Amino acid sequence: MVHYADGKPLGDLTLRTLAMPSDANAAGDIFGGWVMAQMDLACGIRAAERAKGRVVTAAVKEMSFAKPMKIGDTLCIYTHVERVGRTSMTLKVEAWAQRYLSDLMEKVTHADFVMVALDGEGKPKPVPAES
Ligand SMILES: CC(=O)SCCNC(=O)CCNC(=O)[C@H](O)C(C)(C)COP(=O)(O)OP(=O)(O)OC[C@H]1O[C@@H](n2cnc3c(N)ncnc32)[C@H](O)[C@@H]1OP(=O)(O)O
Repeated sequence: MVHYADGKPLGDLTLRTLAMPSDANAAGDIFGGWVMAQMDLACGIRAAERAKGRVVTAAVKEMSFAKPMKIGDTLCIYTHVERVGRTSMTLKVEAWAQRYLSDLMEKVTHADFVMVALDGEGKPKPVPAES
C-alpha cells in the first residue's frame, strides 16, 4: 500500500519505469529531459488509445519540476484527457516518484501536453467520438 505525499494523482496510471544510473547526472539526480521523455511516451500511449490511431506531440505547456527524482525511484506517469478538440487532445500529466525501496509516492513533475491525431500521411485528422 503506497502513501501519497502530495494529495492523490490525477488520472490513470499509464506508465511505470525505473530511474537508472544512466538517466542521472553526477550528483545522482535524474535528468529532467528523461522525465519529460517518459511523460511524452505516456501521452503517446493514452492519446493513441483515445484517437484510435497515430498521434504526435504538438505542444508541451507549463511544465514544472517540483521535486527531484533519484536513481532507484520508480517513475509513475498518470494521464488525464482533459479536453478533446477537433483533431487535438489536451492531457494533464503528472509524474510521481515512488521512492527507492519505500511506499512513499511524491509528485515530482506536472505538465499539459497537446497531442494531435494524424492520418496515414501525417496530416491532422478528427478525433473520433468516444465509444
Ligand atoms: C520537432 C519535433 O520533432 S517535436 C517531436 C514530435 N512532434 C512533432 O513532430 C510535431 C511536429 N508538428 C506537426 O507535425 C504539426 O505542427 C502538427 C501536426 C502538430 C499540427 O499541424 P498543423 O498543420 O499546424 O495543424 P492545425 O493548425 O490544423 O492544428 C491541428 C490541431 O493542433 C492544435 N495545435 C497545433 N499546434 C498547437 C500548439 N502549439 N498548441 C496548442 N495546440 C496546437 C490546433 O489548435 C488544432 O487543434 P483542433 O483541431 O483540436 O482545433
